[in-house]
Amino acid sequence: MDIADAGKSRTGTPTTYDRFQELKTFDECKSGVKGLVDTGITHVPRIFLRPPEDLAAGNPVSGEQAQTQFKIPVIDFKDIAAGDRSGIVAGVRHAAESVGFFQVVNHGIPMNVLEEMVSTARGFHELPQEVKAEYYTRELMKKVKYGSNFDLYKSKYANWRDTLFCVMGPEPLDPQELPSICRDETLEYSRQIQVLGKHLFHLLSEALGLNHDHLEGMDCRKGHLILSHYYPACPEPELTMGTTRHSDPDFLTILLQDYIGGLQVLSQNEWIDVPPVPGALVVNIGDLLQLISNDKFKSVEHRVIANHRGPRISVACFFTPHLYPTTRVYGPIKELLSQNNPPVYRETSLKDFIAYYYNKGLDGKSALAHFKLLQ
Ligand SMILES: O=C(O)CCC(=O)C(=O)O
Ligand SMILES: [Fe+2]
Repeated sequence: MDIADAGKSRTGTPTTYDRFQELKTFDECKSGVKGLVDTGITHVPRIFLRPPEDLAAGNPVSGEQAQTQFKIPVIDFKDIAAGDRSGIVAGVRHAAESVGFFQVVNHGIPMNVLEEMVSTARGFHELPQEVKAEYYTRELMKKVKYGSNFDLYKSKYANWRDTLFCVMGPEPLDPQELPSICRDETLEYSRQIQVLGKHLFHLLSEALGLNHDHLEGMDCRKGHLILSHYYPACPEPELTMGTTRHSDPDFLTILLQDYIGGLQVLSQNEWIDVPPVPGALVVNIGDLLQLISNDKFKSVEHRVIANHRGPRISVACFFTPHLYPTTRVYGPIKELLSQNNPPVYRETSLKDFIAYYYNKGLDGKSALAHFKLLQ
């Protein structure tokens, strides 16, 4: 039975359902969720079904639930160049300490660069399957790879999402490794996002009461990954998820999303929509920044609901040296500690942190708990 057929009969008892085999069949097709959708399926195959306990855990699946009046802050960077930073620093501090997310407008990246990044990311995912299959791998050290569900064999259920993953630094990437359909656009977006990243790390350093170059001095901006996500239209979006709830395994994420929507942030036990704002970029604090800020900044859980209007395209830029071999260890920044604010986390190398995160997969639990000191 192929994976698409598996979706047509979901009444099998656990003994007749060889989950591992179905995951393997899906993986070996090398055509991702998009490939499944292209076969014309009308049901979500079993490997993607959220288990009943997940559906029942007070975990609404669409933006239809009553949402509070709370909104993700939108911060205008227009006055940054004019030297008027205090209001911007205050806004960044407030967002980083509370919801962990904000949107930035007038960030300096031209609209055409954003649009071309989204359209060529889409172009990659809509290439013929045999072209994309050349990039399909689960090899950890590969710098440019396409795949579906990095945690496919570990997670409780697979997500309705495919991803093109590119390690853009700190070691220069040979441009020829990037698929030609999105090569120039990804390189240009990467250049621009590093400039915005510089501004953001300066603002975040100031928001912590440190010198503006403190976080850069810790190599927080050294290296970034660009993940181009493709969320195909889903025939039964309420039964699965675009991305399971998680927090990000980096210092900082800058996310470009198209107009479809579906990203939600957990705030005071409610899922809050991050509405698409034309031209805006979404910024969120990652686990490593929560760790080095000793819990001052919050790496907040978020998720993406599956949709039937798609495809939805989003491009996430993760600031982390990631695969770069560094001996640096990261723990709470000494200047932030005091008798009243003792360290909450032990020091860790990035390698250990990333290994722990990837091995765990997206299981709805924070990786940070593992690095907490016993109080
Ligand atoms: O697609 C999105 O909006 C969010 C993706 C995300 O959370 C991630 O890449 O970590
Ligand atoms: Fe994320």
